[in-house]
Amino acid sequence: MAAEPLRALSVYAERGGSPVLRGVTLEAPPGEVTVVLGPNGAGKTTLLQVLGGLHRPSRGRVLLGDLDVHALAARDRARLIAYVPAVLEAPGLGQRVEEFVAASRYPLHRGLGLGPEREDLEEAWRQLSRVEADRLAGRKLSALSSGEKQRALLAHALARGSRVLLVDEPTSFLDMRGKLLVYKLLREEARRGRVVVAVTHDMLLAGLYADQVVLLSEGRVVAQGTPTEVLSPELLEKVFHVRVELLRLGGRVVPLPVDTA
Ligand SMILES: Nc1ncnc2c1ncn2[C@@H]1O[C@H](COP(=O)(O)OP(=O)(O)OP(=O)(O)O)[C@@H](O)[C@H]1O
Repeated sequence: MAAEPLRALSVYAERGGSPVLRGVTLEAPPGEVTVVLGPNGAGKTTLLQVLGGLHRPSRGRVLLGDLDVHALAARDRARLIAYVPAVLEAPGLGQRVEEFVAASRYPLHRGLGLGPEREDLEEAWRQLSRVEADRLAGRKLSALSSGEKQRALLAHALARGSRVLLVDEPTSFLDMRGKLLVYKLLREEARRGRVVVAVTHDMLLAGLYADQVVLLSEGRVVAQGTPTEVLSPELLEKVFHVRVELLRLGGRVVPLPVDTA
């Protein structure tokens, strides 16, 4: 897998005519889990969509190596980048779980509209097993709980095996084991040479699993670096308006919110 970073260069973006991203520059290298951390409304989802080529910036560029992500044809982009939305929405809810997961592989080798091939289904089962959701095979997506849908969504993205994996709040509906499992999988994927960017407002998970943290507030990057560099109580209190204490765990810093500031 070519080791090329995903970069945002002075990106500005709007939603409904209002500015949301105000000059974001960041680099997500392959091999690392980059966590974009910020409070509600900071612009995290918008940034992830801009990084994935799904929302066009009003200014600035997004480059994967030297490829301009927004200049790629949709299918080429889908081969390179898997994007996991925060919530699974229609269409697709009538599908069975393994068909949905297998369908993620269609951009790799053919057009949409055909049924899955055996190798696609095998990969689907493999990824469902990694997210501890094997027992969901055969069930309709529409009949799953929120956490089960979230596991299916991640398996869907993993099944593509793309160079870039972008995940939006991948653990918001998961129990604690699920949260830890998902971030461990993201780390595994990064170590295989992928670019992994996860968006979250959960400072604890950022402390436990990020290799790099991009702290986003009101559409601007206020800090970017290792968790030790970025996750300081002062900075977190300023951005999240909660009081934070740092737990030191096996060489990592884990911020614990202890009260409102
Ligand atoms: N379709 C839209 N039309 C108008 N404004 C929007 C739209 N989508 C998002 N916004 C606004 O853009 C801003 C950034 O939203 P975004 O979803 O990127 O933030 P976020 O950091 O992901 O938030 P959260 O943690 O709550 O999911 C918010 O103020 C939001 O209200």
